[in-house]
Amino acid sequence: MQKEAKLALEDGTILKGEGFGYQTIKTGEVVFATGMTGYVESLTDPSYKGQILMSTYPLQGNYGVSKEWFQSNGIKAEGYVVKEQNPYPSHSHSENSLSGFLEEYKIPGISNIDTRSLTLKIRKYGALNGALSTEEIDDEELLAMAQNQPGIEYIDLVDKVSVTQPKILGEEYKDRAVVLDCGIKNNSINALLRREIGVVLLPYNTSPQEIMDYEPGALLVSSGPGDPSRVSETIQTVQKLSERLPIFGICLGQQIISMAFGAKIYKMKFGHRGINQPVKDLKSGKVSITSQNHGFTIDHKACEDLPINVTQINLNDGTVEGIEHQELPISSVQYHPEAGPGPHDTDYYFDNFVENLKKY
Ligand SMILES: NC(=O)CC[C@H](N)C(=O)O
Repeated sequence: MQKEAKLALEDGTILKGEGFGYQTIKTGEVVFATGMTGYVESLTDPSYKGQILMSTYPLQGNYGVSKEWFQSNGIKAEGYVVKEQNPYPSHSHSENSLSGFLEEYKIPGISNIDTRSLTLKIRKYGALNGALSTEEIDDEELLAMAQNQPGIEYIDLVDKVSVTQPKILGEEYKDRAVVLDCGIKNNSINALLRREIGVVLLPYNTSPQEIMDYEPGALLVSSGPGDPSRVSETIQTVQKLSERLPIFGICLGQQIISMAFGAKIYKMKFGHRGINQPVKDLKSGKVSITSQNHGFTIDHKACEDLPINVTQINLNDGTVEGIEHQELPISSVQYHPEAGPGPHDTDYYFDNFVENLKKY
């Protein structure tokens, strides 16, 4: 028999369900993702640090858990909310159940939640802070935890997921990129290694000089959690290196790069999280289906007098999905070309990166 679990939301809602995973209490911004699959990749994506993830698709856990699908060294989301979790997974590579996986990384899960109605609430009122408990706790106490936590824009999260020491991968390759690690996903690193590009993974706050000391052919600013305004050092580093290296960015990386050129960022009502977000490239007219996970975005209107052009937009809501510098070899995307989870339509982004790196 499962133990009762509760999810309290800052607006006063308390939802009761069944606990799975680890017995503990965690707080975070409650966000929804629409992917039918990909829970291992999403839960281990460092961009979910500080957030309680909820799946809109009602049944998760069917194919279990394999380390092959991890995007970092463990679960980074603060909790997981589902309608139903399958305790009896079936997959030839599976090493664990969803519940066992959450237990291993000390993360609480709650099932039997009407995730579709909670999604409608979030779509109406915006992402809400929440507290998830798989322990015994009074409703009032849990509610106070949901209400007393600061909004995600007031928390430093990148320092909790970035490497603290340089890490070199693919040393045997002659070409090398520096990646500023704000919370990179394994698939992004693998996309470069697959193209025979060595990767120097550096902490997000590495100085421009130290980056140049590695003699990279290009710089990639990674995806990562939280509000880009919290990583002003990284924004300044991009400013300082903009005329010295080709610079590419993914998701948080795009927000950081655009801020380096004066763009404004705002928090979206409930963000884009899913694996079927349509993105149109404004030059070619081509539409790609993309993997996304972000809650902040670039203010398109405020880009007009800046030295950057908007190159891609989201076809659902018209928000900015890609930018490039008007003169320098600098470009970025808001979505995840590395996929994991999601479609590989935009894998070509890494080919552009390598082409620029080799030219430099
Ligand atoms: N995946 C990401 O890099 C997310 C970027 C940023 N934390 C956001 O929510 O917008």
